[in-house]
Amino acid sequence: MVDGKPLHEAKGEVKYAASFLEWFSEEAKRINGEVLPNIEPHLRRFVLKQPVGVCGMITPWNFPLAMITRKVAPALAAGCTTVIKPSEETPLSALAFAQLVDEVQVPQGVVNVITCSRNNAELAGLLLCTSPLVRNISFTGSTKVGKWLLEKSASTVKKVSLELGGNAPFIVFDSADVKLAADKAVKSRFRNAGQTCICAERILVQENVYESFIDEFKKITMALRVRDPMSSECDMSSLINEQALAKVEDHVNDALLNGGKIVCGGKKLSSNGSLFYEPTIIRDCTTNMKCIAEETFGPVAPVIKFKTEEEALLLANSRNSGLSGYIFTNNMSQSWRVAERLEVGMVGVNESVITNEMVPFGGIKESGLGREGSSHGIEEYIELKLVCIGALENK
Ligand SMILES: NC(=O)c1ccc[n+]([C@@H]2O[C@H](COP(=O)([O-])OP(=O)(O)OC[C@H]3O[C@@H](n4cnc5c(N)ncnc54)[C@H](O)[C@@H]3O)[C@@H](O)[C@H]2O)c1
Ligand SMILES: O=CCCC(=O)O
Repeated sequence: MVDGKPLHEAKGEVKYAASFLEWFSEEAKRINGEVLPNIEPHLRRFVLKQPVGVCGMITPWNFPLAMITRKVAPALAAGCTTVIKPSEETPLSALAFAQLVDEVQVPQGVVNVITCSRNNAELAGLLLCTSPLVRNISFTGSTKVGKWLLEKSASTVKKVSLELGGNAPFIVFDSADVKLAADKAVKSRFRNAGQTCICAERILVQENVYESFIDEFKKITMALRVRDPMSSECDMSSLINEQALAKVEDHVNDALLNGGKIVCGGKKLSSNGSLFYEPTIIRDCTTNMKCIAEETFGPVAPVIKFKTEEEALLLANSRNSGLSGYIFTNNMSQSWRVAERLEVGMVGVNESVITNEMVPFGGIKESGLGREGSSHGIEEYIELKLVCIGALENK
């Protein structure tokens, strides 16, 4: 038995990664400048869109290819060059990408990859942030490291894009289709063994559907096949490393000490390999628990009961993070009201699989700065320049 992402999810990620290259190669044709209205006869004003320059890119292990192409593709489309520092956990995906870049004859020096150990990551980050040659830092990873990079980039006043941690609320209202909500909760929470930044991290359920939702959620969760990632029958596999496993165990133990009750799972799967943890649901959770207050980033779904819409919004918006949020309701007014009031960058209504290359991906509050993907993703790599032409003769 090996550890790793399920093979079918990894293949899906390769397609996802390629979709950014295709999308931004098309967007490159639409980087239009502007001609401003002519209000003074002797003057003309234009806005040029120019590449920012060299871009430093630091990426995580959970989507080791797609998080690279979501940055590199718009940067190249805008005319920038790139230096990529991939995660020490997954350098080979970055090197495979570099090999493909060579094969398609991207000019030497346009896409560069530097690998290093975790011990040297800080030094690599510091060099990228403080070098006056680098004009943009684009980071995807934890909020703690993102804040550090933002601070270091201040010395050279760089453009900084940050895609940081989330703690997504997944809200099930009384009017929801409970079976649909449970199915989407499983798809979101246990994707990549819970190691996805937009995973449902906190499941908030209104009191009248609390028991029926938990029954459905348990049924679908228990049917997940936790197997060897190379098997075509694998729905969920392992965590990334020992620290990730220790964090999951700590969050589960803390929830149980504070009154949470295990619905299913709750243990390391020793027979399956060292980094496997059972898909776990914990009910009767409260806001003082670590699994609610922090991003667990593992296969643990804490469920909280709420009474009113106002209470759900207070709970959902109580964290400093604001990446994604999900609402399950059949009340159209409620879906608009809550979508507008959720403090996040992305909302799914009766849906939890919300991303592709066409959508603006990103968070608010401490979940980040800027957007990736979509027609907006290219803006991080472009500078606007005003050109004003004077002394024109009007005959
Ligand atoms: N918002 C998003 O788009 C998004 C996407 C994926 C992951 N994430 C977040 O990423 C986190 C998981 O990824 P991770 O564990 O790889 O995050 P991490 O912050 O530990 O590491 C991310 C990258 O930063 C590097 N790094 C670590 N310390 C550094 C330093 N001091 N200077 C420069 N580089 C440094 C690492 O080597 C790695 O390449 C989660 O919090 C998750 O929510 C966010
Ligand atoms: O973990 C972050 C990426 C997830 C996604 O793009 O759907």
